[in-house]
Amino acid sequence: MLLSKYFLPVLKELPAEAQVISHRLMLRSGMIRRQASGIYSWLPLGLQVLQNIINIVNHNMNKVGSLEILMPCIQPASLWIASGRFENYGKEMLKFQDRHDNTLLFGPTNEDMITEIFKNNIKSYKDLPKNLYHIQWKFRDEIRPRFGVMRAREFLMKDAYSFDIDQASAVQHYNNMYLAYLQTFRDIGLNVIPVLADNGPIGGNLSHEFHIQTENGESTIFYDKKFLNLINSKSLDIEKIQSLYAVAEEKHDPTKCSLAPEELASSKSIEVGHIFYIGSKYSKVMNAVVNDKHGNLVPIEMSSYGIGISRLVAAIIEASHDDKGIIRPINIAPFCVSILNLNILDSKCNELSRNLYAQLKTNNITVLYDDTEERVGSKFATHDLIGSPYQVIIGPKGAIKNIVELKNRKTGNIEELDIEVVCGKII
Ligand SMILES: Nc1ncnc2c1ncn2[C@@H]1O[C@H](COS(=O)(=O)NC(=O)[C@@H](N)CS)[C@@H](O)[C@H]1O
Repeated sequence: MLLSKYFLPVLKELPAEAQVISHRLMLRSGMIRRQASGIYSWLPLGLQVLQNIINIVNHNMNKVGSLEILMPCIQPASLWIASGRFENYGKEMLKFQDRHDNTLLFGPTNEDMITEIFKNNIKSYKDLPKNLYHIQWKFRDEIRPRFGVMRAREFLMKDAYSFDIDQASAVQHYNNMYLAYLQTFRDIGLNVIPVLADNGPIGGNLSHEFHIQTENGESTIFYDKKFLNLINSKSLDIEKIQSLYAVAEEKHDPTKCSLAPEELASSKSIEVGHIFYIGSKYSKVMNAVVNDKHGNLVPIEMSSYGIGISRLVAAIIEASHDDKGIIRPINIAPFCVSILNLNILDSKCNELSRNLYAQLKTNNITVLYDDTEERVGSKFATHDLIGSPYQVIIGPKGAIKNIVELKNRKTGNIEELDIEVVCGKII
């Protein structure tokens, strides 16, 4: 992408309304713009990160056998009346009337809808297990939206739903998804800590939240210090992981925690995913039953699994930034490489920049070529801010000797290289 043809409205000054670093950096780097309280537009740089996260989530959902569907944002109130949640979901639900005075709502979640889809289309245990997911915008009228897209009112969620014939297979399914979540966050480049949590209004009696540790997190988690090397080990042993103490704040009871003070860690954190074993809460009340192998009608066993896709964009920045800006994990970076042509009036700089740009694109490396007439200092600031994992800096002095600088954004390490070897260093 040529920066002269892109849309990257970088801000020089600090946006006043932003209280946390991820919100500040997402505004300054031209990733999002606020349209109303808790409601944002995603500009090209931000949307590309969202898409890269979606690609990783899709890959891992499909790998664990979850099939993608797409349910609507707008839901009929009748569904939520049938599940008994319409009245008690609370003020977070945005309800409205259509022109025929039907009551509709902007879906905050989809258990009721997916249960109806299942109920109307699957009748036999032979069709189980099933796992369906979608990635769709949700609306929750948060009383205090804050921290940019971290706690928004309109936000993007991946929500998956599994269906099994009995509790034993449902818990096995739940554990498969638990592992798929650990792998998903690892592919994104995040170390998450899964903690036992409350099911809350979703329902059920088993639930884990997936947290990343950051000083700006709204949550607090408590866990056994042994957890950290376990969770970062190559092979993920679910029994061992789930046997260690790791709980969300509402579940932490110091009187019941058997860990010695020096064994217990706690930290501020951000919840980026939440999974729930629900059981038959929805299938019973909505009569979603199947014939079991004895020909009896049984309510199916369900679980639901959420990932905050848009929240993740901010959470990753909270976990990976420095005083110059964002440090992108390579798997979700909108551009792997930024080419900084320091003098667009110098023919040698232009020649090397254009050739490298073409070579990187031929090798399917995402690249942003800064071909603007911005001053050198401004180019350095912009590309440190947007956080491409690599910068190739091409200045007149080096260019006449075919020498350029390759900078690693994460380490800050800069090495002088012949232009011929740069592409090989990045692939
Ligand atoms: N207001 C919000 N803004 C941004 N992300 C949010 C917001 N509320 C929740 N999320 C994200 O969405 C994830 C799932 O939300 S949830 O309420 O925990 N779970 C559900 O709604 C279930 N239906 C999962 S299928 C959360 O872990 C969090 O990462």
